[in-house]
Amino acid sequence: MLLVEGLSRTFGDARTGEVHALKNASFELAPGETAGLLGMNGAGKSTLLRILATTLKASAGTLSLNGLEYKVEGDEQANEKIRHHVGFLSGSTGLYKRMTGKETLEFFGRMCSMDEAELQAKIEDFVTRLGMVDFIDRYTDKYSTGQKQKVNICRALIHGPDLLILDEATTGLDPVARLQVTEFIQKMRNPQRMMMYSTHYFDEAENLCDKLLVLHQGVLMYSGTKKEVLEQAECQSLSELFAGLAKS
Ligand SMILES: Nc1ncnc2c1ncn2[C@@H]1O[C@H](COP(=O)(O)OP(=O)(O)OP(=O)(O)O)[C@@H](O)[C@H]1O
Repeated sequence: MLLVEGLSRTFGDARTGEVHALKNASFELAPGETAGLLGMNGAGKSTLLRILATTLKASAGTLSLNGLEYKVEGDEQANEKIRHHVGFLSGSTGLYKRMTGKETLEFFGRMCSMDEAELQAKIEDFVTRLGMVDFIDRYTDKYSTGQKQKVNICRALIHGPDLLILDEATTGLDPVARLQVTEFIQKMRNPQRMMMYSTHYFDEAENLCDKLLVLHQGVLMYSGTKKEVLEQAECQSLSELFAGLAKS
């Protein structure tokens, strides 16, 4: 279970003084659930996801993942424990150029102290499922955007995290790669795993996610199933909902 209560984050800004990127966000995610995080540019999606991944400190609030408490004030040991159960992929995740895709996955699996036989079996399974046979043994600096993203997703999943956080995982992919990646993510669902999936593509949010979280100007405006969100917003479609937000 992921419990988020009153999470906020304020950044100092030289020009405006302060940016309230996230304001008092609260929500829950049950085991097996996938939540789609929607919001316009600058809405606060990455800020929320980075806090969940413990790579960014919150200014206030609490979160717990399967009973493990996140310490806002920065208790590294406590946050490190959570990190072991989280997989995080952001749009800007980089790869080591002088490693092959396979070496990259081996490196991260070994960092998580995975059993070697289990690691190799998992890599083989991922390579087959995501169609990576042709490039997995090449250096990653020769990869296309789609090839890089496939390795990045596998890297986030290699240790079998309870919470998988995907921040714009399919941005920049061609339609075929996008479909392959979303189908793979769908298959990676299991009754224990929770997923947070931020995207600008409504079709992905609708097809992959059990519930939606709509952030606007740092505020979690709507949350629930798509039907519930549309009812709360009194809209017929997500396009209509966002057209309304864009005007506010
Ligand atoms: N390190 C920072 N310093 C100052 N302001 C920041 C910082 N990081 C984010 N912000 C601001 O916080 C707000 C939320 O940014 P965030 O990146 O979370 O939005 P987002 O919803 O992920 O946007 P996008 O869809 O464009 O990726 C924005 O106004 C952004 O400029």
